[in-house]
Amino acid sequence: MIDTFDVLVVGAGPAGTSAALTAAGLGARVGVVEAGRTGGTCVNTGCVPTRVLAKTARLMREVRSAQDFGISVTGQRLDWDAAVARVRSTVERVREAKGDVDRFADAGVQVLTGRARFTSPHELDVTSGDGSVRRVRAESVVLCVGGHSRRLPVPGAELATMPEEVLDLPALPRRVAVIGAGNTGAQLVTVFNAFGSEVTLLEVAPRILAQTDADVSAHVERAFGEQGVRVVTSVESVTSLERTDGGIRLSWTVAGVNHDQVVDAVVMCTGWPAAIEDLGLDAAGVRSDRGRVPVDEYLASNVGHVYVAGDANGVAMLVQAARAEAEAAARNAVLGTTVRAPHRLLPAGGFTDPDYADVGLTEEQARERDERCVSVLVPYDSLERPVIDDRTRGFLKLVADRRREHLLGAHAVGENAVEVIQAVTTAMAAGVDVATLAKVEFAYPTYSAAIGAAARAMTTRAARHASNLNL
Ligand SMILES: Cc1cc2nc3c(=O)[nH]c(=O)nc-3n(C[C@H](O)[C@H](O)[C@H](O)COP(=O)(O)OP(=O)(O)OC[C@H]3O[C@@H](n4cnc5c(N)ncnc54)[C@H](O)[C@@H]3O)c2cc1C
Ligand SMILES: NC(=O)c1ccc[n+]([C@@H]2O[C@H](COP(=O)([O-])OP(=O)(O)OC[C@H]3O[C@@H](n4cnc5c(N)ncnc54)[C@H](O)[C@@H]3O)[C@@H](O)[C@H]2O)c1
Repeated sequence: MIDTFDVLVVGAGPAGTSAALTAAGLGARVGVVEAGRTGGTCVNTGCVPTRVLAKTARLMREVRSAQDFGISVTGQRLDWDAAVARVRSTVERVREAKGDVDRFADAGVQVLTGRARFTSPHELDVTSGDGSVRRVRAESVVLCVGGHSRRLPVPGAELATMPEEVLDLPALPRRVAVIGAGNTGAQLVTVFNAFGSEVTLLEVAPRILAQTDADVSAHVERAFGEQGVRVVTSVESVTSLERTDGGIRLSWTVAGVNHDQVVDAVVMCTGWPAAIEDLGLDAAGVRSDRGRVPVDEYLASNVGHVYVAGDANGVAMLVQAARAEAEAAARNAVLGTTVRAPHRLLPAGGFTDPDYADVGLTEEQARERDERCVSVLVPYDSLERPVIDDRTRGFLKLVADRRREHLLGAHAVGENAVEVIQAVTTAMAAGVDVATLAKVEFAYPTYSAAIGAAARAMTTRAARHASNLNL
């Protein structure tokens, strides 16, 4: 017998959970298929574990600087096994707090455990761990299958540790190379650096965090250098990994010159293609392109009743985006295709040392649209709170239109950068203009005071091009 659903959601990460609960809330008969654990990459192997590691790294740094505040601390040492155990137990606590399985049950969503694969446009086989296969049929399908890390196709790549496997390292590597300076790589650099590893970072792009505003990227890169991280950008290619007596020899080229270094672990953070290899997309006629399933403005694939939300469509690849897209896709699947993909403003950030975050246009993007747009940058060392906390590294940069009325983007580096940017995002979402923002009272002494200072500087025409400032 074939189980039949109005909406079948494939994947129960942030996107799948939102899609399934939204569709069920609209009265649809909903099934959700999950091959692994509910919560997806985010809870089990991505954001949550990385955030716990970032917290551990922060504690290491805090303890190191405690002396400056008159607290004597002796014998600081990271216990890798205890740190890993803490990460794993936190993942379980987060899973418990979220209670996804209960939420599905309460909403009447049927959970099917196994791996889904299309056999035709409306039918999928769900293969469970014991090999048993169950066929399901659905009017609409919402693909929320997320992605996975990408192993570079180079000799010896099997020696690398992928980001999802970092916790499986038997011990803290004394020397570690991180390949790829996107959000994942940058955060792992900070974690290993704080833990005391010798870290080398390799990146093909001319700068780290290449998607962020250039000032943000330069600031974090400089901080990494000062913390003893060897940062190598404009890498032409990573050529091989080879087991040696002393560890793993990692080889790469820059400007035609060969380089190598022996390390204890190589972590490959070199991209995040959609998990679509075994999904049988051909059987449904769904097209994929360069490791993702392209969607239209309504989150539909080229096959009208198959929607794609979250990392799998390659649009934004963030939890908040996945949830918002999934809600829209589920509404379209149940009520007919009427809701456009959201993402007018998408704040995001990373928990490195220093933290970084952004929302809206980078200054480069804004200047491409209008060379006369205005930017103002408030360095953290000009504000009381960062001085009080001895966290003066960083800045907030606001970018506005040439009339200094509307905010186009905001970029921050430093303590609480993500929260500061979230506050700016709220103002932008509410349509608050620069003049109004300049009049807002900010509690004293706070990091978000940087927002008021930047807005006031903008209204007093003190705005300068950020590149004129010595960051
Ligand atoms: C190390 C790391 C740190 C991150 N930190 C952050 C952060 O701080 N903030 C942030 O916003 N984002 C972060 N991200 C990104 C975030 O994890 C993703 O954007 C988010 O998880 C995407 O949600 P999703 O539901 O699309 O996919 P996923 O969370 O990947 O969920 C997909 C689910 O689908 C299941 N699945 C796949 N194929 C099938 C199939 N054929 N059948 C059945 N089930 C299937 C998988 O088992 C998985 O559970 C991080 C990512 C990584 C790797
Ligand atoms: N805090 C967060 O919000 C957070 C944290 C982690 C990941 N994420 C999201 O998850 C997704 C995956 O992130 P990611 O960092 O794993 O991947 P990514 O694709 O964002 O970054 C991969 C990096 O590897 C580099 N690279 C690729 N091939 C290389 C090579 N051969 N040698 C050296 N460098 C190479 C790329 O230039 C790029 O900078 C992203 O969309 C990201 O935004 C978000």
